[in-house]
Amino acid sequence: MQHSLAAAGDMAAQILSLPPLTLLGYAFAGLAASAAGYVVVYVPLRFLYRITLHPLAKVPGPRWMLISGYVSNVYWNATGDRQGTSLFWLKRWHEQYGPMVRTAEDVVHIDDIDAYNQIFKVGTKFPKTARFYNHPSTKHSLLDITDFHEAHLRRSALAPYFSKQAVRKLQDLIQAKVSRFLERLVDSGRSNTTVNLTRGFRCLACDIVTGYSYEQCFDALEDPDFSPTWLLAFESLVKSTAFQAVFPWFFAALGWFFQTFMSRGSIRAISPMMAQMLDFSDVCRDAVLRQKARWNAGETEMTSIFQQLFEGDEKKGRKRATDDELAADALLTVSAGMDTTGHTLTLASYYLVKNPDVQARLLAELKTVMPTPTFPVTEETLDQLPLLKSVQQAVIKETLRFSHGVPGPLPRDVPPTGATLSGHHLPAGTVTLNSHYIYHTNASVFTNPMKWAPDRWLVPDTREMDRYFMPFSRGARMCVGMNLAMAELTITVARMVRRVEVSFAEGFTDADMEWRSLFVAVQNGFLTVNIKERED
Ligand code: HEM
Repeated sequence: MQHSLAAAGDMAAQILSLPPLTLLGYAFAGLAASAAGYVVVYVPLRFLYRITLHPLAKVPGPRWMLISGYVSNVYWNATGDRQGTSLFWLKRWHEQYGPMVRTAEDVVHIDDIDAYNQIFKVGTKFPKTARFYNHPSTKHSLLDITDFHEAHLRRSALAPYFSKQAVRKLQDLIQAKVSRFLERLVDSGRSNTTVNLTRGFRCLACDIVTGYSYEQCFDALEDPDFSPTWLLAFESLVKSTAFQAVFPWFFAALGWFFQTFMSRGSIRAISPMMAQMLDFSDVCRDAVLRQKARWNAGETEMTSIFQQLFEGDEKKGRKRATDDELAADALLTVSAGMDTTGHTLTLASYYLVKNPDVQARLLAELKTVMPTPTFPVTEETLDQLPLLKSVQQAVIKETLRFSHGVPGPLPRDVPPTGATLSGHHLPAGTVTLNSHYIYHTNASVFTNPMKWAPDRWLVPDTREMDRYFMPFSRGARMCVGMNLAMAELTITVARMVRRVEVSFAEGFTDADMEWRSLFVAVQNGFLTVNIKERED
């Protein structure tokens, strides 16, 4: 032992006595040999293992995706024109390979409604995948929580404020914001100005959710072009999500560096968009912390969806939320509620203009409950339109099927017991992906699935389609804001169709409405329109 230690010491001394340039040469040669060894020996052997002895070896799929997670993901979904298009490839791969497709060493994508229901049922054992959800921009928020118990505690504190009854109590706020939005549209008609409806709807959804969540409406609807700077920052941030999903550590490190070492002024000089996004996060944070201070001062009459989180609940084992958690949930509710609802309203308007026959039938139906264009209709009245005949309800359902607010894929981990899905045994830790887009466009359930056709819902039996219809997801982690979203969609579509005529602006093309999946659906362009007020 002593002998070999002495020999190693001699060798180290000999190496250190070499001239520095020779040492550097050896170091480079060593690195190059390791890199070559990695590419020529390790990667091929690993690939061979992945397609032969790996527990998922029998799951079919394009084998080139298994060469390297980074190369396939970057090439596949994060760069160039392919960014956000993996869903469309996946649809083709399912046609080729069947209900389960292996897309990476430990990742499978599923197109099997029974498997979906097993993964997304209430009481599921499949948690959210931490490496996908632990994202710098949603850190500390509900969306980020992967532990079931912790998520349940947080959700149960928020959920009462989003129940159907709670949202009904909120109708005055929704109606007031929709009225303001329609006034802006009518004004644009009078002054012959083109409107960016995509952004208009985002502003509307933002004002409703901020007005409700923390009593501080952001007054986005007052921006002359529906383009407040933070909204533009938001749009840029969303576009970077594909890249962020592949290099989360890079964005986490960048965010930490910016926040820790740089003043907001310096960040603004390097990236005005990032500074605006941080400003916006601060506004959300300030709003919720101001409410918390009022609550702590005994002002318990206020309305805040965060009330239960201000206090904690010893009986349930829920701790008082930290300021970071409150700020993160404040930002989450705006971001989750703005883009998804805005996108659905945009597509509803687009398809109604493209399908004047459906719009005429909808208008006729609305006239039965809204005798004048400004008649104050309620959500209750609209919900009571006869289900089998209601064009309004069919339009909203079909647009939700087709708008894919969150198209997928949504990742969930196989629990420690392993699982058998679609005839394959999946070991613990396998990441399962499911995409609403794939279910919503299943050709054996939805005839002519790529056609927007509200009439498909006006048949006596919609049970099979309903089984495949999950715009708000299902189970323990389904959308918290579903009732709020449905109220916004129902009231806005009805009042807008009754009040104004919409036509496409010059320069608008169908290509503007094509979309890619960057967690939320992001369209290539904007819906720009001209407005005319209806006379009767
Ligand atoms: C048409 C509109 C909307 C659609 C299609 C939609 C869809 C969804 C979907 C599919 C999820 C699950 C995401 C996942 O598992 O990763 C989700 C989650 C969520 N949604 Fe919505 N959403 C909409 C509107 C809203 C609104 C208005 C709010 C308002 C607060 C909201 C708040 C949330 C929150 C907080 C979550 C996270 C729930 C959790 O992680 O447990 N959403 N939404």
